[in-house]
Amino acid sequence: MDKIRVTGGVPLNGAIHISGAKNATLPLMIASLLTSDTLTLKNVPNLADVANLARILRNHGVDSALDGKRANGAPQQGDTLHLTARDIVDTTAPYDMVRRMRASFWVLGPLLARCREARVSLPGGCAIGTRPVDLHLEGLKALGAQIELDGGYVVAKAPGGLQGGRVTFPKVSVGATQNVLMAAALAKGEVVIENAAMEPEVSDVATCLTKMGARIEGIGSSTLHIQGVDYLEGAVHTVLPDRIETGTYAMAVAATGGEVMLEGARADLLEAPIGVLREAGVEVDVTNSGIRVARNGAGLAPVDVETEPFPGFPTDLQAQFMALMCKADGSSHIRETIFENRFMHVQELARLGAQIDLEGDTATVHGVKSLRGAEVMATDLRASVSLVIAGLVAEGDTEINRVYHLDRGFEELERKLGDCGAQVERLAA
Ligand SMILES: CC(=O)N[C@H]1[C@@H](OP(=O)(O)OP(=O)(O)OC[C@H]2O[C@@H](n3ccc(=O)[nH]c3=O)[C@H](O)[C@@H]2O)O[C@H](CO)[C@@H](O)[C@@H]1O
Ligand SMILES: C=C(OP(=O)(O)O)C(=O)O
Repeated sequence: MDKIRVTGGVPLNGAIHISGAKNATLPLMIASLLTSDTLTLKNVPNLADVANLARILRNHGVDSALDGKRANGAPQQGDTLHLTARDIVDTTAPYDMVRRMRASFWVLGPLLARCREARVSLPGGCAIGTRPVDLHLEGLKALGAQIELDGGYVVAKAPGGLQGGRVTFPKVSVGATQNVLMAAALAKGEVVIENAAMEPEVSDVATCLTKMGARIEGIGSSTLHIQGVDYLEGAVHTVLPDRIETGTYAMAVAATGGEVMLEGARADLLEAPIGVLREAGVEVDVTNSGIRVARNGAGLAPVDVETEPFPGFPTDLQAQFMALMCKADGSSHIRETIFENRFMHVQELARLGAQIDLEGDTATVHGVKSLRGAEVMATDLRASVSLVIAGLVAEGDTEINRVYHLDRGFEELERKLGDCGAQVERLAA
């Protein structure tokens, strides 16, 4: 298995182009199941999750074709992906495919809407909590689906097609909102989703669905009204920039010092993290071309943070922020309210000399003068990149094992950081 070696102590200076968002690309790819026409997605990142989902969709009958230099083997940012599900040839999503990635479970709603049946394995994804799927299932049941669990599979049927209905989520769920929204686009009648997730990736999917002919009102709000239509058409849609990648590099620059332009980043997707970085004493300027992040000489103030659904501080930036706070001048409290087991990076950061006390859902991070490089293990996607950030500020070498987690969600991480002067090297197994 590949490792990444980070040699710390170098400030970051330069520019980083922000890729298309993984967590929008995946459901957008799945939306291709809803039409027999071609759905064209632009600004698609080159990630293991994207390749893996293309394989899963192929199994259902979705042809995918990649435009651009990468189609000829050379890497290029922002590929164009054409997805065509002329006929659905298989309505089963098998365990061996779905276990690798949480988002692949979102095929359930679209398959059910188009084929009136689906058999989808219970999902995998980052091991950050129990991550049940009850909200997805209850939502689809409210649209008339009959659902059973059989040998680790969700078996869903809607012999007369999905119907209108009201779905009131007891808790905000990004995935359940996307799953039910895609299914609702082809239901008979009106579907109302209350307490919908307002994450920008949900709005991106809703916007793409409207381009395909769906009738959706309330995009960006917590109540979505969907008038089901008989069929959806193809469309061309550009994936929005990755706010988690943006926040990650912003925190890396804040940690190492220096000045980096995050090209193509959108500040409106990151108001809470930008506010927190400014409170910590980091310069963040929003320009027409992106976000400029700088810290030159100033210390880092400790800031308390609580993760929340959008527009609050995202759980997907919690680990990276913790790595940053390890270098703050004082103690900060970080409370994780979304996932019950998303602190696995704590013990790995401790190997580098971080001082973090964990009690229940709150970590108290005591800033230290310096971190020292060590061998560490990536435990999940965002935890892995928090170790990269810590490695960038640590003295000496940090070797990160199990980098396949990083490859799921960060496009060309070594090159992007390397272009800004960081010493980050992949060691092939
Ligand atoms: C591929 C993708 O987009 N992944 C993101 C998505 O994951 P995902 O969509 O899986 O996360 P959810 O928003 O569904 O999870 C939020 C909370 O709801 C709970 N829950 C969820 C569904 C359900 O049926 N029952 C239930 O109890 C979860 O365990 C969690 O405690 O949103 C998370 C929260 O912003 C992010 O961390 C993930 O990066
Ligand atoms: C948790 C994440 O991914 P997944 O939901 O696919 O596990 C993530 O993107 O941070």
